Amino acid sequence: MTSDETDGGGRDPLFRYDQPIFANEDILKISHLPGPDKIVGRDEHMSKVAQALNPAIFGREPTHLFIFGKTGSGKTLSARLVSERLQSEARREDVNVEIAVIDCGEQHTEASVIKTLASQVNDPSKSGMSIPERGLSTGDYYNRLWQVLDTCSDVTIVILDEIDMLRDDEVLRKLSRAGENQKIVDSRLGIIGISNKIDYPEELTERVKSSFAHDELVFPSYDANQLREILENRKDAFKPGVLTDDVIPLASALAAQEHGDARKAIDILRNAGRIAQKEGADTVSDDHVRAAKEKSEADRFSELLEGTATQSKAVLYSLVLQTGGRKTAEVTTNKIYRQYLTVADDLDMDQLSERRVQELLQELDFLNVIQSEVRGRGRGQGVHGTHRLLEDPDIVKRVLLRDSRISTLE
Ligand SMILES: Nc1ncnc2c1ncn2[C@@H]1O[C@H](COP(=O)(O)OP(=O)(O)OP(=O)(O)O)[C@@H](O)[C@H]1O
Repeated sequence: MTSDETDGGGRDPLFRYDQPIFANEDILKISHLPGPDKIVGRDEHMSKVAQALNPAIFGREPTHLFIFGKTGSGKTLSARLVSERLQSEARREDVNVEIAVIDCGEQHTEASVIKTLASQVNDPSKSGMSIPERGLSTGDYYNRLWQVLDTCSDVTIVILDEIDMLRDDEVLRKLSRAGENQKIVDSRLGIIGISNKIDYPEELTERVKSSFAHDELVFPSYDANQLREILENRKDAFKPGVLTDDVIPLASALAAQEHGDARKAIDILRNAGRIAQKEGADTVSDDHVRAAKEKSEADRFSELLEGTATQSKAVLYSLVLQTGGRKTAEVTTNKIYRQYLTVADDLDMDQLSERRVQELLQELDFLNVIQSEVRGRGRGQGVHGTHRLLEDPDIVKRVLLRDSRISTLE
């Protein structure tokens, strides 16, 4: 590098050192754990979680718990915070509480849940054991887990996030019965299952239903005022004076319009700051907030669609075309199928049968990309189904056009 390419302080001008917008952007990360005084509207719920976990302070088995509620209603946050507070209380009683957080969206098989749990709790200096990444049978992973639990903790709190994504609920039965079946003798286990699906317990197999005694807790969504307070509490992420007056009220109002999702509200605020920063602006304005809302919706939607096959995207594209730009429009399977035949033809793709298209629609419904209702003859009898988008058609279209093949339709 020549001296011309560096500024007076020897810094490379290719990079930016001034940060006019953010003071500490990490505060707006979803994984950031706010302090107990910055949690809004969850006192009652947190105290119910605490009640269930309370026996752990004395080394006894906690009550297992299911927490339900829509996305961004503070389920994971409350479960983690209460568990951490329990951990420090228990320490005063000389009881060692370990906490494991498992994302069942990623670890959805029995073996991967057990392996992840064992490695999160394991302290090789106490157990004298390692948990290998691969190579053991599920039974062997269980054996190591029981030893780890008995040697490394008095009580383990297992938080199973997105529990409805588990492929097999056998793991729930085995974990919840570990003490009773003498798999663990010196320690106890408490399970907190978290899900967006309130009817999840109905999906459990009969074996688990009858054996897994638990309490249930429902978290309501936030209203605009609560979202506003949640965002106000994270204002320190920005430099003083950077946020114009309308920014927080607008970001919270936009997030409240959907279903009061704190994750969305925080995302919008963070993206608004980033867009302002990219533009080289000194302040964040309501225009930045609106642009951020569109961006965060498109990002989230694109995540939902990640890994979806082009045929599914073609089916979804057909639904978008049939809505005529209206999010609330309900379209029959039959209309989607007729549109799909043209789309598949334009894309030079194989044309799937109507039955297969119906199955793809069901998958999209399962992924919460669309909402399907089957009238008359019951599920699987596609012709009577109607389907609608859960996201703005423009956004869905924009995300679909990111697929190189679908983009040829423009
Ligand atoms: N009451 C609250 N006060 C402050 N921040 C909150 C509150 N509730 C949620 N948040 C923040 O919103 C984000 C999403 O919350 P959390 O992950 O707990 O939601 P969730 O209900 O578990 O959602 P999901 O089902 O999508 O996992 C996190 O960054 C969290 O810190």
